[in-house]
Amino acid sequence: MIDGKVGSPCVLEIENLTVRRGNYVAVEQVSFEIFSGTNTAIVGPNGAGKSTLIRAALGLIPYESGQVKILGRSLNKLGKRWEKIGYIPQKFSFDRYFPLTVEELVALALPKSAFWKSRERKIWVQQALVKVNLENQSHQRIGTLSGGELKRVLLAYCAAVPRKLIILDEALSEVDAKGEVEFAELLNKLQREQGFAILQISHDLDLVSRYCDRVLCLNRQILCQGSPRETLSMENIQAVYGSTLIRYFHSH
Ligand SMILES: Nc1ncnc2c1ncn2[C@@H]1O[C@H](COP(=O)(O)OP(=O)(O)OP(=O)(O)O)[C@@H](O)[C@H]1O
Repeated sequence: MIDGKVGSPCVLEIENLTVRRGNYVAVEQVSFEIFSGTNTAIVGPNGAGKSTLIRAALGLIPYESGQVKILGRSLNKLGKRWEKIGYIPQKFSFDRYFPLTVEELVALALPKSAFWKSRERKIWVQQALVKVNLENQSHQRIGTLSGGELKRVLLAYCAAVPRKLIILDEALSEVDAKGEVEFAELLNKLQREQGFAILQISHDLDLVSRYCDRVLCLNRQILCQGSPRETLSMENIQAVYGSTLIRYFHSH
């Protein structure tokens, strides 16, 4: 155990993970653990291997060596426990004219055995949309939503069923500053209500300081990790991002 909430179960365990993209080693010998109820950010410059790391952790791309365990099991033995994991990708691309409504998308998260037209199913979906302040847009086509609204629909999809871990890959790219704060508040509120762990990639160090309890600074390898106060020092930021970001910090 590296750190985390004393006594809380480990929901994700990564040990010595190395991931290659083509000939390039994008992630090298990375180890960390995520504990129930914690909110961890992965920060690092463009190309640092952040998305590669979480895609490999989710089994979406292969890894070269190391070990990944989710809820104490290796990925190929997770079975129905995959339903306990939520994922919001960096980009959610689809044909804007695809005739799928907000409530139909969220309903896809529900157990397959439940009957779509059933009253319970409708109520369940509506409750999930209330949680993200989108209850009045349930019949709207997803292609007509703003970037921020779409991210909130994906959050409703994740929170519609009980999860142990929600992984977000730059969920707030393409969202304006107001939408970012609104989303961070909603995510935080849902976490307090439902107790899931969060692992999120973020470029917003201010939001990371405000909402996360742990930070992993990644640039192919983990350069440092700990609380935001410990990790987001000028010295560490300079080591992780280089001097450009330091100039930005000094001018704000
Ligand atoms: N499919 C691929 N084929 C070859 N190289 C890839 C592929 N995907 C990613 N890479 C390379 O792997 C490295 C890590 O990319 P990755 O997308 O994981 O970084 P990131 O930290 O998430 O960056 P960003 O902050 O820009 O999203 C980069 O150098 C990238 O060019």
